[in-house]
Amino acid sequence: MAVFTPVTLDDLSQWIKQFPLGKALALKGIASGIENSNFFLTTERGEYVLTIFENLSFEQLPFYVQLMRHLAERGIPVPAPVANDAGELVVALHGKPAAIVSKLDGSSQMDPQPVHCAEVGTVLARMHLAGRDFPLQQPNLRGLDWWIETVPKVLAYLDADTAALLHSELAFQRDFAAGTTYAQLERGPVHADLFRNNVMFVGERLSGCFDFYFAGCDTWLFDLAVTVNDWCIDLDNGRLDEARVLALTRAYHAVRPFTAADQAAWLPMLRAAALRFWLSRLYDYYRPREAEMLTPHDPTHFERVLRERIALGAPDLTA
Ligand SMILES: Nc1ncnc2c1ncn2[C@@H]1O[C@H](COP(=O)(O)OP(=O)(O)OP(=O)(O)O)[C@@H](O)[C@H]1O
Ligand SMILES: N[C@@H](CCO)C(=O)O
Repeated sequence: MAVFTPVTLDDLSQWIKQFPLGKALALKGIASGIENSNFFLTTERGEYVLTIFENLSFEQLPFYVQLMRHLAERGIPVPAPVANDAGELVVALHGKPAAIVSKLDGSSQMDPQPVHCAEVGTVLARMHLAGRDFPLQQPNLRGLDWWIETVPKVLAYLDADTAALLHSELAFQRDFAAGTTYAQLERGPVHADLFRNNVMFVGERLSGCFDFYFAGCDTWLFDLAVTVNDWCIDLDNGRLDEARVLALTRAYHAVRPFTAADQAAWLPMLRAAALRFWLSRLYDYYRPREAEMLTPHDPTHFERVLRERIALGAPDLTA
């Protein structure tokens, strides 16, 4: 169950009048999702998704919804937010921030093949290029500063060997981020959570990317590493599948060619992406928020991914 704030059609009958969408005809809560309350909304103008933000404030939301609008206007397949008559994209509903966005066609591809990974690589590179002239700035709120702040909060729950790995990886990432290779990486707005469950496919065609609520400004290569660490990994052992890695990275490279710095930073960034999700999952597992209603994701998966990368390295980016 993932509707934290119940809404009825009746509640919407007046509220919807501020949008150019006609009358609300049907509303259906969406069961998946752990961050927000989501509904499929049918209006006289078509199909939309209504989201009520449970954890993000009015001040935090412009970056995400404006980024979605910016990308949608440039032809990237992402949900397009609908503005109300006052031009606002985020409007209060039951006292919480809410937004209406276009509904994407398709469904998630949870068993991706190289053909799907190539689609993801192409769209991710197009998204990075399309974000270059996005004017708003917000750091990746799950980046290095958050890791430094969060590692001490989870260490006490871990055995000595696991705590040592977390410590040493954080030290490695701090050093790497302070170095010249890292400084040369291109950066801009990135999705930062482009997992299988945040992408829609119609057959073998990618029809949309959604869930931009971990987006922020970071290196493009970190975003690619987050994506590869989910799309190109065997979930039972954490190993990279070479055919999928090649399909995704070659397709990305064809749109946004890799630099020498990207090649030098690839393994550290794959490790950084594994650390980021290992740490957030540890945090959610050991320090659950009060409102959390669903079972947290398994942290040990990304610990395995990190150990694999440290032990085995990574395939060459332009092989
Ligand atoms: N624009 C959209 N078009 C079509 N379906 C959507 C759209 N946005 C969300 N959904 C559907 O709603 C579900 C939940 O959305 P989403 O993943 O954004 O929620 P969330 O609460 O942020 O969850 P989580 O952080 O766990 O991924 C998705 O799995 C998808 O099926
Ligand atoms: N993709 C994240 C969940 C937050 O969207 C994870 O798998 O831990």
